[in-house]
Amino acid sequence: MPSFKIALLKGDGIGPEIVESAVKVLQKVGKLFGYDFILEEGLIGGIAIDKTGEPLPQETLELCLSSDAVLLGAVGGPKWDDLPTHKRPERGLLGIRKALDLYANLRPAKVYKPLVPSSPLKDHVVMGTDFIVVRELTGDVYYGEPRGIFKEGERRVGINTMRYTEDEIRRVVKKAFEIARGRRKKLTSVDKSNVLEVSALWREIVEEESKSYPDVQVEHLYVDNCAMQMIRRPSSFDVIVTGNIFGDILSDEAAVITGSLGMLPSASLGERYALYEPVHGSAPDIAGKGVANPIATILSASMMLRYSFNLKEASDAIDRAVELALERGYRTPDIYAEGTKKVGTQEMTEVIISLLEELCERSA
Ligand SMILES: NC(=O)C1=CN([C@@H]2O[C@H](COP(=O)(O)OP(=O)(O)OC[C@H]3O[C@@H](n4cnc5c(N)ncnc54)[C@H](O)[C@@H]3O)[C@@H](O)[C@H]2O)C=CC1
Ligand SMILES: CC(C)CC(=O)C(=O)O
Ligand SMILES: [Mg+2]
Repeated sequence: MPSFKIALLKGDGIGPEIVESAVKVLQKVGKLFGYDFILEEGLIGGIAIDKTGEPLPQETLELCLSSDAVLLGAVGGPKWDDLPTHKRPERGLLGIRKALDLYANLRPAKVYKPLVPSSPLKDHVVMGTDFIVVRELTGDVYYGEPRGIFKEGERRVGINTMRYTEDEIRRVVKKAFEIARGRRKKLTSVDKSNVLEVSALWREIVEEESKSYPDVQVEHLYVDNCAMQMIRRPSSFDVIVTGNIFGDILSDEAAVITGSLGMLPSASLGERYALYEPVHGSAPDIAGKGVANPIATILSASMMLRYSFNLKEASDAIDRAVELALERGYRTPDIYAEGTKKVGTQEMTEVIISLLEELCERSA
């Protein structure tokens, strides 16, 4: 039986609840399709700080380096909000992304037909939306040096540095062109090149690389305009490529189009390693209440099967089971609309699992 080792980093807040849901789905898929998923847990984020004093313990890093893929929940929460930036749970996440060189973060935003009424936008605007944000993940202002809060005479000054080398830009831009080539062949590059030198270089590199992809249509948008066009004409986008901070912000905005942040999965890919996690954070406001939407994490596990293990059939089955659960009217509170069935995290997970069984019986 083919076997795959997965590092599970549940993290904080709703992290443990939603990773547990994805694990149940993986275990069912393993049984139905004949794969052995070996799951090993590691600490990251606030819980890691509490237990070891570090947001990314060496042991966790070693577990990830020795696994075939990583599945992560989310990190952070009010308990750790007063720590200095370099000691916060979020540093664990930045650390693992950097250590595994996960430079391309793929964040698909797809509107499921039954969820069209869950979006605050008009039906005809969101209908047919299916784009993917390719966010650079290991550079930009999240990592640039110098950074810190310094004293300038008597007053404090906060400094962060926006920085990209041309190689860092080129590798993620190439990745985005390749993805666009396999889709509808349209690439929107997002920057702020009217103000920032980093962005001027970004745009230059996109233009240079576009010569190798003459079949892909390229559009450049300033990030402020893109934020607006994304909710005005979301269905016109195919692949959006952008830097770390712009991609972080735009992908949360994309979630509104699809109905909820609880719907968006992601894959963080490097040349050698891969990590899968929902786009959302640890949602402390709903943690422990059993109401978190597990779909973003379940779909992240599906991306893991597709991108890391090449198990397309099993990944398709998960995606279809999620779609069917929505078609049959099951909704966690974040996507609830009148006339549908409100369920919690666990029930939504069980519904998806039983639909997986149903789909496999049907195709047997
Ligand atoms: N990848 C990660 O681990 C991330 C961690 N964070 C951290 O998470 C903490 C909370 O940050 P926020 O800004 O509140 O962002 P958040 O993404 O955790 O939550 C934003 C809003 O979306 C809702 N939400 C998020 N995921 C949901 C789900 N699966 N089902 C239903 N509703 C969901 C939350 O209840 C909240 O109202 C902070 O400590 C932040 O630093 C934030 C973003 C990403
Ligand atoms: C918590 C941050 C490090 C990251 C974030 O918001 C994200 O990756 O979406
Ligand atoms: Mg974010």
